[in-house]
Order: sequence, then C-alpha cells, then structure tokens
Amino acid sequence: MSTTPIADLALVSDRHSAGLIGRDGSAEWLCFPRFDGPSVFARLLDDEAGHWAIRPAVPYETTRRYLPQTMVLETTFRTGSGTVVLTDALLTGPDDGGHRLGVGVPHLLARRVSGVGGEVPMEIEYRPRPEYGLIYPILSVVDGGVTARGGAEWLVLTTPVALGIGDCTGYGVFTARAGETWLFGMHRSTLEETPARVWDQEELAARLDGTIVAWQSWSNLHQAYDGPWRDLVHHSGRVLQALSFQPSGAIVAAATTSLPEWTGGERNWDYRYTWVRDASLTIGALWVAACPDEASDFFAFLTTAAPSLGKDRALQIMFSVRGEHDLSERTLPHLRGWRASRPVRIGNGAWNQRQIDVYGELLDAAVRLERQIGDIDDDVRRFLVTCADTAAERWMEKDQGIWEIRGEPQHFVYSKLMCWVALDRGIALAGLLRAQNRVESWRRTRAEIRETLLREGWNNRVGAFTQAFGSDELDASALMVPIVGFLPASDPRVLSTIDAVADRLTNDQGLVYRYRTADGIDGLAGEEGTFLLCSFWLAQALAMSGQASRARQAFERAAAYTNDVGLLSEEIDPDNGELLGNFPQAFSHIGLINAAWAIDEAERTARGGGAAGAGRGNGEGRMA
Ligand SMILES: OC[C@H]1O[C@H](O[C@H]2O[C@H](CO)[C@@H](O)[C@H](O)[C@H]2O)[C@H](O)[C@@H](O)[C@@H]1O
Repeated sequence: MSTTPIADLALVSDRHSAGLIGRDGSAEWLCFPRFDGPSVFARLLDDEAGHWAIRPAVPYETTRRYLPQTMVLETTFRTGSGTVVLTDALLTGPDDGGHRLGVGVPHLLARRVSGVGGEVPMEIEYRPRPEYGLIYPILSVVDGGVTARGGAEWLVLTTPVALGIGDCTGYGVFTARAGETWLFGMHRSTLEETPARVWDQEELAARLDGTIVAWQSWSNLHQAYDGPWRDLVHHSGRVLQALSFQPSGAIVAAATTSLPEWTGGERNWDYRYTWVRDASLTIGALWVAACPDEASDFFAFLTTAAPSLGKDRALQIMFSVRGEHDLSERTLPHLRGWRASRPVRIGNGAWNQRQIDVYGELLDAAVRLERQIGDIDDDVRRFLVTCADTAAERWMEKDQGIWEIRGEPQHFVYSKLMCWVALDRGIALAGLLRAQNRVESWRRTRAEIRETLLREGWNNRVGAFTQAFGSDELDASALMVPIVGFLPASDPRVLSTIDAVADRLTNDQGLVYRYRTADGIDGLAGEEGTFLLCSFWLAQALAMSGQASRARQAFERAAAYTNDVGLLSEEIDPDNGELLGNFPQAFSHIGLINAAWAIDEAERTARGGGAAGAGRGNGEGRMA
C-alpha cells in the first residue's frame, strides 16, 4: 500500500505531461504523453504500479528546492560519507526567450546525479509499469541503456550505469564521487512517432541546462508581481504554467488522479482535465497582462473545444486537454489506492453535469484579459456572446453547482451569482463583443438575478448568504459575493457572511471547509478535509473588507501548508494537518495568488498609497 505523504512529492512538467518525485529520489508518478495519458509510474496509487528511484544506498538526509525561477527540482542527499545532488526535469523544448515554453518537447524525464562532496554509494531501481501498472514490460539491455517493450509505449532508458534486469526491473549501483556527474533519461514514444532512443551524456546535459534557461526566460518575461509573499506568488504562477498544456492552451485542475479528499474514503477523482471554471480562474489569476500568448491560446482552446455549446446551448463544463468531450468515468480495480483510498478512478463523471456558473467565470476571465484578447476573432466573439445569452436564458435552472455535487440539482447561490457575473461582464465587454444590441436585455436579466439573489440567497436566520435558495447550510463560495463585485465588501450582509464562515465553517486551526459534508448533502459518503481555495477566499474577502490584519492571519494559516517546495494540494486533513486531495492543485495556487494580491491592495490603500492596479479589468495586471 502506498504510504508516501503527499507533501513529500514535487512536480516536474514539460507543459504536456507531469511527474511527481519523492524526497527519496523516486519518480512515483508520471504520465505520457500528456497529463491524462496512462501512467508509466504510479506507485503513488499502488506499490506495484511502477517507480524509478535513484538514491543513496546508505542512510541520508534530504533537502530540496526548485532551481531559482524554474520547475526544475534539485534534491540534495547528505550521507555520512559525502553529498550528492539529484536534478530532475521533464525536458522542455529549446529556449525561445520565454514566449512558448514547451514547444518541441522530447517527452523525456532527465535526471542528473552530481557528486558534490566525498563519496556516496548509490542505487538505482527502474520499474516502468505502463498503463497504470497493468503492463510488466520486457526490459532489454542495449548499448548505453535499457529498452522497455510492452503495450503502446516504447520506453528507452539512457543510463551511464550498467543495469542488471530481473522481475521486469532494472537494478544498478555506482559510487558518486565529488566532481563527477551522471545523466539518466527516460525517453518515450509510440509506434507512430520518431522512436525513442538512447541519448548521449553531453546531449542530455545540454537539454537539461536548456530546460533551466527556458523556465528562467519564461519567469523573467512574465513575472512582475512585487507585493507580499512575492516568491510564493511567483512560484504559484509557475505551478499554474506547469499545469497548462502547451499545444492547446488548456489547463488541468491538478497533475494526479484519485489522491483522496479523505484518507480511506471514496472521494477520489481524476483532475487531469480542463474545467472551464478552474481554467478560467487560473488564467484570471495569472492575469496575463504580459502574457498574451497563454490568454489567447486558452480562449482559442475553448472555441475549438466547445464550438456549438452543445445541442441545448449549454457549455460542457470540462474537456480533455485536447478538447475531447466524453470523459466517462471508470475505476481501476487493480490499484489499491493511496493509503487504501478506493476506488481509483480515471475519467470524471462530472463531464456531463449541468453547472451554470461556468459562463460567469469565463466572461470574468475575458474582462480581466480584455487587452490581451482585444483582437478577438469572430468565433471567440460569438462564443462569448452565446455564453452571456445562455446565462440569461438558464439562470433560473437548478444545477450541480461549483462543487459538482452528485446528489439532486439545486438552486445554488454561487451558480446564480456567476450568472449575474456573466451578464455584468458581458455588458462591460459589449463593445468588444459587438453586442450593444443585447445590452438592454442583459441589464434587465442582471437586475432580475440580483433581486432574486438578495431575496432568496440571503438568509436572515443564518445571517449569511447560504448554499442554496431556502437552505440553512453555509457554503464558503458565498465569499465570492464581494470578490466578484456583486455587493461591496463593506455591506453588512457581506461582513456578516464573512464572519459566519470564519466562525462556523472552520476547524480548530481556522481553515475553511467548503461546506459541511454531514447528512450526505453532496450525494457522497464520508467526510473530507478543509478546502484550501476556500481558506484563501476568506483571506481575500477579509482584505477587501478592509480587515487587512485578519486577512494576513488567514493567508498565513493556509499558506503554512505549502510543502518544502512550495506546493499545495486541494485539502488539508483537519486531524493531522496532512495534505489531502489531488496535487498540486490549480485551485489552491489560484487562491494563494488572488489573496496575496488582495492583501497587497488593502495594505497599500490603508497606507494611503492607492491600489497598484490589481482591480478587475484595468489591463495593468501584474503577472504572478
Ligand atoms: O465533490 C464532488 C466532486 O469533486 C470533484 O470536483 C472538484 O474538483 C473540480 C476540479 O478542481 C472543481 O472544479 C470542483 O469545483 C470541485 O468540487 C470531482 O471532479 C467531481 O467529479 C465530483 O463530483
């Protein structure tokens, strides 16, 4: 049973696919050739599902970091006899000055071992298990490497250390002496592609160094935020970039499937897809004032993925990174799950749910990025107009809501709020969208939604905007009421909602639950952890209401859960503070960026310096 703490994992990405490396130098997760491709290593989900370890063969201590401004991981092993540094990256294409990071990737996990002091006996265990651990490939030693055949994958390992083969596994030992380096690489292809091959040491070294430069160029070109928690905000921006799929502009919600929301529970989902909601919030958080390529790629992706908005004009709420629509969910019964959390699922049954909030998130991102998408083509224009029209037509329908509940549809407050946002932003964009003829009717519907929300969404008994019309349940998504500008943060109903969430929807550590899971309110059994995005929303809403010091405390509380390399999962276990849920998760890093910005704004305003321009839609954004 896999027991690796989620916090022990670090992300590598080439903007096509992602891998996770443990503190023990083991690649525990890697999918090829794209984020949602079948895994080659999945020990995270089952001991037998594949891994690749390079580590000292004697007791050691580990420290880790990402090389500055990159997603290239450096793990330092200190032993009694010496010190070794392991550098891990999925190779990007050549550096182009930071414009199109991830074009021309070779699909290769590169690993460099550098002896930096004394002598360290090292060991290698190479156990590829394609198709989520189903395939035990035939390993064959070739000149300079090892090939793995079996299933659709063609894997070639470059290794300067001779490996012995047994039980479909490669084993090797070597001694790492100060001043020496060894480069390893696992290269992947399929029958149709240029075959994977053994690489020479110089070529691997040059491409690994090139990957470091490519990430640094991207960071230099795009990252200008200079407020509090600067490094963490920049790093979060890179994590979001690492979760985006370069060929299409799509953005995945997280790099993994089925890391559970509760240890041993059934709340295990596949997040390696592009949710319109998550991706719109990501692109908004990145706020690509200096990043036109990613913004227009994302909108182009949406207009190709959802050209007709479906038969009933409802926008499908999620797609694969290439735009495939059918994401039917199935379980993988041969995998025992992280700490026995079953089932392990691939696909995601939420794909054909009705979630009417997506129009609002999308149009809000469009407003934020107006300057970048200023030159939109007719397809994008028509698409955005249809989104606003559809919100106007469907806002009174019940849906599954932002949390994708698997129970009965309801009149969720957040869904109505985001329909209001869709029309509000549609009106703001009417010139760009050449939709002036619709403004009057959009205004009428916006007013109708507002009136309904104030009447049905606000609950006097509870003293808060609640989860659904007529419900007494608190829901952290009500914190979005001020964040989207529906009511000012100084409004007594907003202040009361913030306090209700802070007092009654938090655990002892002050971390926020998205809602209470008791009584199967979401159609699922069992509990779940506190939800990091919601904890950051609380910080953001507090900042907007002028309570900067409470906001700082809320921010610090949540940000304290970043692991040693600055990564966050979706949730925190309220019992022991462990990271839970898929990892790293875009939502959590979005929350961190937006909350830091809001606190910066609030503190500048309090100092009398005026806001720095992070206000919605002014086009003077500061890239994370
Ligand atoms: O709570 C049940 C649902 O949980 C997942 O959805 C969550 O993740 C999505 C991706 O980040 C996010 O958009 C959504 O707001 C979250 O609730 C899961 O993907 C669903 O299938 C499941 O019904």
